[in-house]
Amino acid sequence: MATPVSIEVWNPNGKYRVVSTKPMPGTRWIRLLTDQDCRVEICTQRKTILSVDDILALIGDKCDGVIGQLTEDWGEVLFSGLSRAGGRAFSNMAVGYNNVDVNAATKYGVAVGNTPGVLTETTAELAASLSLSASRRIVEADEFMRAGLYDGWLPHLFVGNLLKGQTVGVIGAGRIGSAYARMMVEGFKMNLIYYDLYQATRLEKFVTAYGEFLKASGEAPVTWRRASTMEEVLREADVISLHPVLDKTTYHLVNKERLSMMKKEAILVNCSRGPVIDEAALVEHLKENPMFRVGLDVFEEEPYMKPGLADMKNAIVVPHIASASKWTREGMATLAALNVLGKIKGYPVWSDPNRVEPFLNENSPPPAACPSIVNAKALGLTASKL
Ligand SMILES: NC(=O)c1ccc[n+]([C@@H]2O[C@H](COP(=O)([O-])OP(=O)(O)OC[C@H]3O[C@@H](n4cnc5c(N)ncnc54)[C@H](O)[C@@H]3O)[C@@H](O)[C@H]2O)c1
Ligand SMILES: O=C(O)[C@H](O)CO
Repeated sequence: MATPVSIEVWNPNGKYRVVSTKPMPGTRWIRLLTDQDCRVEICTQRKTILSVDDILALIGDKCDGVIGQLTEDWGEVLFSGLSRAGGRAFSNMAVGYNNVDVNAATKYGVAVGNTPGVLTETTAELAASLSLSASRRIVEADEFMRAGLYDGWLPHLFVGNLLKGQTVGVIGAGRIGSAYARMMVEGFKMNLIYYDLYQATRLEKFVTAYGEFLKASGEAPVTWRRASTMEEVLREADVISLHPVLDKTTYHLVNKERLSMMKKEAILVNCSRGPVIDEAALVEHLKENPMFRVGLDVFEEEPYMKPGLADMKNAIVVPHIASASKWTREGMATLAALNVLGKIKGYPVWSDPNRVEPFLNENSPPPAACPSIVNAKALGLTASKL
């Protein structure tokens, strides 16, 4: 059993004990908690992924709330441990919460917070960056240059794909998927095809209006289409970006059979969760189709990559950094802290988790509400009237 040893303590005499399993960016989140009578304990142990035992040791005998990370396994054991310690508040410092057993949390009366909205544009920007890097082979070209292999301009050197006029496909057109779609449509004049369980009405209106603007300016208008199956997107799009939640319905959504439906020169981007793609099948597909390219921020068994992936020139791989802008990470820390604080204080739940700006304004106190609690209904928590 590994026991965390190094802890940083803020406001030691605070009434409520709040534990953060990791140091988080910025200091506002600490101040917001200590100003409200919380003793904040931050685990500073040099171990990237804490085990369930590590976290149980952190929770101890008395703990009012925990801020945790997406790398941790928040299930029955941890929620019963937190509940025994008197805690009823937990927040992931992430919008995705596939690492959390929400039913177990609800069973023990623990509220589960997440951090939507503050990372939408940042994550979409990384998906756009991977799309561009893959289409213009930027990483390969950079390696070539640094290796001293460039000996002059050549007509065939690192020829890639033009995005303008091609079709971008989005699977999961929620907050991030829609933001990415807007960037690619507006920035590169791509046509859109998307698949989601729900209609992305605002996105459709945006593309329609932009298409009309282009037409009025004498340019070819952009178009959109909501596909009735995911396969339509895979067959038709030139660049496909995955943005669904990870659950039973999206596990291995992109598998061997579906990869084979995609265009030979297509680009696939994943900034959602690794298991949405069957990564072993992807490695085989990359080997057999050298013109097919991928940009991956997430992996099936993080922090590992499936054998062979790191050797593929047609793959760009980055270490789960899609939300890694300073503003966003500080905002995520703030939202996670306020979820925990709000539950401890008995505040109501914010009515619209997509409109979190009032919590992020450094110049005014945040609303007395929990920004986003995913099991609010199941726990019968009151909604804020603010
Ligand atoms: N790589 C990163 O650092 C990073 C950063 C932020 C979010 N994420 C991931 O992105 C996910 C999406 O975040 P969001 O804020 O856009 O969430 P969201 O809830 O706004 O969007 C998710 C969309 O997926 C759709 N969906 C669900 N099941 C589907 C299915 N079977 N087929 C197609 N669509 C389906 C939903 O209807 C919804 O529109 C998060 O859950 C998280 O896992 C990753
Ligand atoms: O779900 C999330 O928020 C990401 O994976 C980390 O930003």
